[in-house]
Amino acid sequence: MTEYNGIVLGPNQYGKAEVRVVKVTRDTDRHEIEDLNVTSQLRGDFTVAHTEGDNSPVVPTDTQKNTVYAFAKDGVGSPEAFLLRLHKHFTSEFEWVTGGRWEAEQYTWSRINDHDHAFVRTNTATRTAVVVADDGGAPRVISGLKELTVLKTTASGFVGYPKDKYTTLPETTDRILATDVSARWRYNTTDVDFNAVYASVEAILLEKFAEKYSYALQTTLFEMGAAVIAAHPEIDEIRFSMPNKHHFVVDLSPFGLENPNEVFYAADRPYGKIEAAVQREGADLDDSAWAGIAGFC
Ligand SMILES: O=c1[nH]c(=O)c2[nH]c(=O)[nH]c2[nH]1
Repeated sequence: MTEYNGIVLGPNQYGKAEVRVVKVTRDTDRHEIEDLNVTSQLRGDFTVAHTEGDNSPVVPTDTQKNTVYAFAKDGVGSPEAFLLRLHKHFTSEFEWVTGGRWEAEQYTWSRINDHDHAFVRTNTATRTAVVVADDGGAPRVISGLKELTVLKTTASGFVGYPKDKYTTLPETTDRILATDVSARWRYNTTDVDFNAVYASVEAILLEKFAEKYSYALQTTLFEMGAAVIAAHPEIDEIRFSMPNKHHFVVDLSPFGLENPNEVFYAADRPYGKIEAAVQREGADLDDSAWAGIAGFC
């Protein structure tokens, strides 16, 4: 093989991305559906595969995909529990696999008129989950959601900002506030009823968005995050990325019409991009589990 003097392999991981798996539980006539997109990547000592052409440590990505399908046979339960199961399997089955990164999205299906086996893809948030482990250490879990599209028609304003010669934005105490919430929260334990906490976090985010007057999307973001941290001792940090989806009042005066915040132009771009983490003071906020999660600061 080629000699690579003074050049070494850095961090690496590999596996099968976006394994689309749908599990139907059909023990009774009332079927259940779990619909996921799973990525499995292994970490450990794979040096010889990169430097020697020796595949002896390389658990094929095809095998990782098959494992996802085989495990789905037992049911998914929650995306977090499913990923933790994959972590446990790969790190115990192959001694040189000392960690990895497992990721899932879960799509929401609701029953059509409470039907036993007909479903509609509901347009609420997509659920996300990531499990990360390194060097034989304990797995860490980051859960989340994306595309939770919310809007309020008033009780939102934006005033008091600095003005310079480029400022044209008028101050307002009555505007539309609209965003697609992307949020990820990190658990400080794996001993969690993941489905129950997910439902609670989503409900808190919606309630806080609706409840309070918004001085800026930044204020609303912080209130949403603080409420999650306050309600859930098992969560030390929640990160957000939210577009401020501007709605501009259309000038109807050329048509002799008034427009007191009734008719809007919904711009799709540019949009404000507001990102922040809300953290429990004094908590151990190990950052490494967040690596690879795109789109958050
Ligand atoms: O909620 C807002 N935050 C901003 O930072 C901002 N900037 C802006 O032009 N409009 C808004 N609205």
